[in-house]
Amino acid sequence: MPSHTKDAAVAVTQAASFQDDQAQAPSARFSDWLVFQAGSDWAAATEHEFTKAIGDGTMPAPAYVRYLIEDYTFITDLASTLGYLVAKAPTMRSKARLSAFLALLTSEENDYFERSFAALNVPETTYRTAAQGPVTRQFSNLLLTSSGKGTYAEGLACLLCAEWVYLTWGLREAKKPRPEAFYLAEWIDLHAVPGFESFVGWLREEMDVVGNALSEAERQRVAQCFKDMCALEVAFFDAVWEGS
Ligand SMILES: Cc1ncc(CN)c(N)n1
Repeated sequence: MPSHTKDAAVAVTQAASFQDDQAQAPSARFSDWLVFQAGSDWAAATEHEFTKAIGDGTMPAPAYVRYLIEDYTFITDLASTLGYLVAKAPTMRSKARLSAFLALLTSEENDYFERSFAALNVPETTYRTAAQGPVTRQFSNLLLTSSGKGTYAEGLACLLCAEWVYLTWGLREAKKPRPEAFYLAEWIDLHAVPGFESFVGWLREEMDVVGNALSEAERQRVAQCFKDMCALEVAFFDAVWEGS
């Protein structure tokens, strides 16, 4: 087994190509290779202080308000990204998985945001008209460009990174007793329920299949999308946590 599949989070050296990985271990997964290529940003995103404060219930309300306002604009762009991916997905099964997630994002998750804004006294005009901060703008640019103008594989890599980071911290924080504030407790549950775990499992399988069929040059482009998303997840948490 290549060493990075044992501990992708602490990888410090540049991996060889995915082809080299497969030569060493035919069962090597393209999705694991993407995590390895993201280097230290993977652990920085999944273990960010902000995510631990959600689970500990120590989240300051102003930081969470900043987060929700920015994240509402992010998930709006994520919904558009899913639209592009549904259009580009090669099979009915893939289109069905992606559109089911799009339906969840625009119903259950949208409802979560609206109830949380109400509880935190954020007026509707504020969150509906909020201008994106610089990090969220970069996120949008990457998401919409890679899924809209790029290939299915590039857009899928962005979506996989975003959802896998959230599943990773969500499952960890779900082991703690839930915080009292419903908006913290529900945000953990949304990212730790079996349905979400199954969706991220499917995204990984899809990425593995698609990645296996790519040329080495295309794999490098996909790895760059995944890595850039990972770095932006860290910058996003930093910005809302520090209020910068
Ligand atoms: C920035 C960000 N990344 C990922 C997710 C999980 N959908 C999210 N809500 N926000």
